[in-house]
Amino acid sequence: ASAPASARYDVQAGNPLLPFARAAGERVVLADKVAAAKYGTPAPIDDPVREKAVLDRVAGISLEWGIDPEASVRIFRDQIEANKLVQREWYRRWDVGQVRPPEERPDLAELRTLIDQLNAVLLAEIRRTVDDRSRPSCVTKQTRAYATVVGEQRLDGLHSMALARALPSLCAMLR
Ligand SMILES: C=C(O[C@@H]1C=C(C(=O)O)C=C[C@H]1O)C(=O)O
Repeated sequence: ASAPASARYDVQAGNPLLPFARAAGERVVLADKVAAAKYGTPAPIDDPVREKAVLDRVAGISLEWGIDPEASVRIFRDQIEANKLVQREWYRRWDVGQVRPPEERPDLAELRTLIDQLNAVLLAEIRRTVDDRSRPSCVTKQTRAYATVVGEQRLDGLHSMALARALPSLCAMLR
């Protein structure tokens, strides 16, 4: 089976970190809906049980694949922190009445299914980019990927800040 045309294009365009950055961008955007799903319910922004399940899976699959589980877990911790940063900012805006809370409450379980799908993409990209991420040139590639995704996904201040929080751990020399 060949990769989808878009994936092949990304690699040929010379930035191997772009697919990871795109999925990370989608993940911080999903945090808006996660916040809406939890706001006004007993579900906390921080859910250590769910986080542990995500990180345990990441570590287990990394071991199976023969890639450094600690590196994978560190990268995923940053995805989680980035997500919570977005959730906290929505809570703040809704609490102070800066914006009206959403009338529809999305289903958290469905959102977690979507997050799991993005997690799978992110982990596959971590494996695919092992060599790229260990080089000093990773930093430039990561910065370019960041700028590309901010543009492509038209990320606002909140989400571009969150994406910035999500990406640094990708490069070995920034960890
Ligand atoms: C996204 C959620 O909120 C938080 C962020 C998580 C993540 O980014 O994977 C996991 C658990 C929560 O601490 C969630 O509860 O699913």
